[in-house]
Parts: sequence; structure tokens; C-alpha cells
Amino acid sequence: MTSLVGYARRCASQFASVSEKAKYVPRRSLLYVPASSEKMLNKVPLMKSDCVVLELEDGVALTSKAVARSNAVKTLNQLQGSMLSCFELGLRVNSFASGLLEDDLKELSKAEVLPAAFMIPKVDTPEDVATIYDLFRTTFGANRITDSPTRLVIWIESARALLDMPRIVSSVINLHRNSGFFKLDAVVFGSDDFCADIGAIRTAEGLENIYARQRFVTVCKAFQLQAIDSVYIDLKDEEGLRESCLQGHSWGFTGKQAIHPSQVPIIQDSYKPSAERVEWAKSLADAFSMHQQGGTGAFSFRGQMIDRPLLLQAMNVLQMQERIMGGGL
Ligand SMILES: CC(C)(COP(=O)(O)OP(=O)(O)OC[C@H]1O[C@@H](n2cnc3c(N)ncnc32)[C@H](O)[C@@H]1OP(=O)(O)O)[C@@H](O)C(=O)NCCC(=O)NCCSC(=O)C[C@H](O)C(=O)O
Ligand SMILES: [Mg+2]
Repeated sequence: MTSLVGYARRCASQFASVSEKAKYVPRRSLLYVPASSEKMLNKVPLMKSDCVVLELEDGVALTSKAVARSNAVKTLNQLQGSMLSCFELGLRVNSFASGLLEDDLKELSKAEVLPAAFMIPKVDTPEDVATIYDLFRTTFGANRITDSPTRLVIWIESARALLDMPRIVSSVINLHRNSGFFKLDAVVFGSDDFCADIGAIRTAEGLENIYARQRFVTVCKAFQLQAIDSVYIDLKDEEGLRESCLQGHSWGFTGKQAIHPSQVPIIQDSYKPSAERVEWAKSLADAFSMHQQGGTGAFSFRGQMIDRPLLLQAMNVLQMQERIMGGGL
């Protein structure tokens, strides 16, 4: 099969930022696996969630943090580099404010390999970002955390963080650019902690979070980051989960958190680009290439004005499609 991304990349080769996206990691669903449960951890190799998260934070009781940390190290040593059914095996540590992060990192530094993504909840201020970086540097040593393929995913979970989100995200991006710290790829909206923080009552319709989710997704997209939507906690309500996914997808979210394996197929299916969307993206990339060769930057395509941002959207679709098809997910 001709590579869709290779094709689109050739069309767009004049843009460095387009080719930088080559290592796109789809994260339609992020499935939490509490690392305190060996039974659940044993299922990780066969899990078909785009991203599987070894969970040390709220999915693990305070009394089980030590066992969860040591299970996580074992799992990383056993599984990283082996054939997994997911695209990414990440690990969510405890927040800086919990006072547990330092112990998490000390234990994790014993692992021979780092997770494919470090995931950091409750990042509330740009100052948190600086402190978290210092903790990583002192615990792992600068060498292990500099210019590493490990990605970073952070959670926004409070009113303060939501309002300060552009500065928080900028701080993380600048740490990557200036110090070579892990590259920020995605941001997750921690809806449950957010509701607790603002005193909202969580409802099935989610009206209480509309403003927050729309601001959240806008900021993610302003920084060209993946935007991961809320958890859907009603495990039995498949229809409600599907509606919530379709709404999130249409608002610009790129994926959703999952707490149970049964949620994964519904989420992944809802966030898969449709055949029409793939056809649109491929044709647009084709037209873009033709117009670039003719010296035109903006042009009209199927009644819409097209310029570089639309090409980037098309690239997202093609990269997602290629990874999903290539990965058999
Ligand atoms: C919610 C659960 C506690 C339910 O678990 P359980 O009662 O065991 O469910 P089932 O009997 O239906 O399970 C069937 C089998 O599937 C396995 N299972 C279930 N969940 C998982 C999982 N997440 N990963 C791997 N395997 C799983 C069971 O072991 C059963 O196996 P078997 O007996 O062999 O058939 C549980 O699903 C769970 O703990 N989920 C994760 C909870 C969690 O991590 N929460 C924190 C993250 S959410 C969050 O923090 C959001 C954000 O930060 C915010 O603020 O909004
Ligand atoms: Mg949370």
C-alpha cells in the first residue's frame, strides 16, 4: 500500500513543521490500568487501546502506592521493547502537590527503560512545571531525560490551571526546546477533579463542563497538541459513552480517557477518521501540492478556502489513518 503520510509529506515537504509530525502517536483512547493490580497488569500486552497508562495516581489507594510503584517498574522492564498491542505504554505518576511524586520517581529511576510517555496529573501552575522538571533531573540525571524519545502528557484539572493553561503549556514546550526535556504531545482534561475543584455536580449531559472543555480544546489546538477528553464514569452506559465521544470528536478532541477495557472499542471507533474524511484529506493534499507548484498559497477546494492550516488538519487525518491501519487497531 502506498504510504498516505509519505504521500502527503511529499506534497507538503516545504514545511518543516509538517515533517516534524512524522512520529505521530495516535491516542484515541487512554486506558488506565491501576498498577496495584497484578491481575489487570497481566492483560496489558494484549490491550488494544492506542495508549495504555500504568496508573499510580487516583486509581491506586494510598496504602497500595508502594506496591504499585514496584509493579510498574517490573512491568516496564518486562514489556518495553516487546511486541505490544497498543501504540504507547505510558505511566501516570502522582501529582507534585500530593507529595508522592518524589518517591514515585525514585522508584521508577530503577527501571532499565523509561515509559514511552510520562504522564503528569494536576499541573496547576508554570512554577509546578519548573519544580517537576527539577525533580526529574535530580532523580534520573540530566542524561536520561534529555533528548529522549519519551513523550510527556499532562493533565489540567483545576480552575486555576484552566485559566493559566497557555502559560503552563508554554513552560513545558520551552523546557523541551531549551533543555531537551521530554516533548509535550498531549494534554488531558481531568473532568472529575475539575468538577470537584469548582464545586460542580457531575451530570450525564456534562453541561457543567461545557465552557471548560471548549476552552481546553482551544488552548490545546493553539499549541498543536492532542486534546484528550473527560472520563465517562457510567461503565454500563454504552450509548451515553458513544454520544459523548462523538460530541468530543466534533469539538476537536483527539481522544478520550477510558477506565475499563469495555470502553475502548467504542472510543476508538468514534475517534477513527471516517472514509469520507480520509478521502477529503488525500484530495486536499493533492490539490495543495498542485497549487504550491503553480505558486499559489491559498486556493478554493470544494467551496472552501484552503491554506496551510487546512493542510495540517488533513495531515492529522492521514497520519492517524496510516498508524491505525498499520497497527491493525
Ligand atoms: C472501575 C473498575 C474498578 C471496575 O473493575 P472490575 O469491577 O474488576 O470490573 P469488571 O468485573 O467488569 O472487569 C472485567 C475484567 O476486566 C478487568 N479490568 C477491569 N478494568 C480494567 C482495567 N482498567 N485495566 C485492565 N483490566 C481491567 C478485570 O480485572 C476483569 O478481569 P477478569 O476477572 O480476568 O475477567 C476498574 O475498571 C478500574 O479500576 N478502572 C480504572 C480506574 C482508575 O484507574 N481510575 C483513575 C483514573 S480516572 C481519572 O483519574 C480521571 C481524571 O484524572 C479526572 O480527574 O477526571
Ligand atoms: Mg484527576
